[in-house]
Amino acid sequence: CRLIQSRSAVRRILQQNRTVCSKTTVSAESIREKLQVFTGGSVELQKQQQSGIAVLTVNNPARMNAFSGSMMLELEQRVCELETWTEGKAVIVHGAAGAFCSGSDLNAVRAIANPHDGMKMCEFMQNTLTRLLRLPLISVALVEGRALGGGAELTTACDFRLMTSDGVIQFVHKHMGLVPGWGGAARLVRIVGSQNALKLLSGAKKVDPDFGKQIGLVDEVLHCSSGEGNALAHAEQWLSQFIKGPAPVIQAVKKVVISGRELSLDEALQTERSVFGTVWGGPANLEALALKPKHK
Ligand SMILES: CCC(=O)SCCNC(=O)CCNC(=O)[C@H](O)C(C)(C)COP(=O)(O)OP(=O)(O)OC[C@H]1O[C@@H](n2cnc3c(N)ncnc32)[C@H](O)[C@@H]1OP(=O)(O)O
Repeated sequence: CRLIQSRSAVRRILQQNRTVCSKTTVSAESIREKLQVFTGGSVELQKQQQSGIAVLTVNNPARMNAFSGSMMLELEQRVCELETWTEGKAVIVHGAAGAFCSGSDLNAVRAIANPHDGMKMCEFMQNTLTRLLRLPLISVALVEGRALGGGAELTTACDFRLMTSDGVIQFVHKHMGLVPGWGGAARLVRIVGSQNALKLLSGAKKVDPDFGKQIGLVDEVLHCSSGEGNALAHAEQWLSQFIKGPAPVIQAVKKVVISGRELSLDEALQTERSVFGTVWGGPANLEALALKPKHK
C-alpha cells in the first residue's frame, strides 16, 4: 500500500507540469488567440549540449524586453522544449541588450484591459511560469539592468537570481494600480517572507544588489555591468559549482527539492525515496563506489 502511495506521489510531482499544460490548453484557447495578435520581439532558446546549460533570451530590446502577446506564447513553447531536455542540467533566463524585462507590453495590456481577459492572461502566464519553476533543471535569472513588473515576477520563477552591479528588481505593479498576477506575489512571499514581500509590493521598492542580498532575493552579485556582454559567462561560471556530474543526478537533485518545496512532508518523503531509487545503483553511483572516494 505504501509503495502504491509512494508511486502515485512521484507520478504526481513528475506529471504536475503536464497536467498544468493540458489544463492550460483547454481553458486558455481564447486568450491565446488574443495574445497572438500582439506581435513583436521573440523568446529564444539556445541549448548547449556540452555544458548542459540552456540560455533563454527575452528579446524585445526596442521595448526594454517587454512581453508582447506572441512572446508570451513563445515562452510557453520554450518551456515545453526544456521539459523534454533529458540531457540538460540548468537554464539561464536573461534579457537581450543589457536589460532584463520591463514586464508586459503596455500596448498589448491596453487592448485587453478588462477583468476577464486580464484573468485569462494571468492564468496563462501563471501556468507557464509554474512549469518553468518546476523544470528538473537548475534555473537562474540573470538580472542585467531592470526587471520591472512582470519582469520582476519572472525572476521569482527561477531557483536563483544573479544580478550585475547595476541590476534592479522592482515590483512596480502598485504604481500601475495592480498587484502581481503571474504568480509573482505567491513566489515572492516564499523567497523573502511575508514582511519583506509586503514592503516590496506596497512600497514598489527598488531592489538593488545590496538590498537584494540582504533580504535573500538576490543570491549573488556579479562584478560586471549590464550590456558588457560577459555577464552570461560570469553566470555560467557561478552555475558550474552546482552542475558538476551527470544530468540524471542533477535532475534528481532538483526533483527532490521541488517535492520538498511543494508537497506535504509525507508526500515529499515518498517522492524522495522514489527519486533515490532512480539513481541508486545507477552509472554515476557505481562509478563513485568503484573509486572509493574520500570527501575531504
Ligand atoms: C504584469 C504587469 C506588468 O508587467 S505591467 C508593466 C510594468 N512595466 C512598466 O510599467 C514599464 C514602463 N516603462 C518604464 O518605466 C521605462 O520605459 C523603463 C523600462 C524604466 C526604461 O526607461 P528608459 O531607459 O528611460 O527608456 P524608455 O522609457 O525611453 O523606453 C524605451 C522604449 O521602450 C518602451 N517600453 C519600455 N517598457 C515598456 C513596456 N512595458 N511596454 C511597452 N513599451 C515599453 C518605451 O515606451 C520606449 O519606447 P519608445 O522609444 O518611446 O517607442
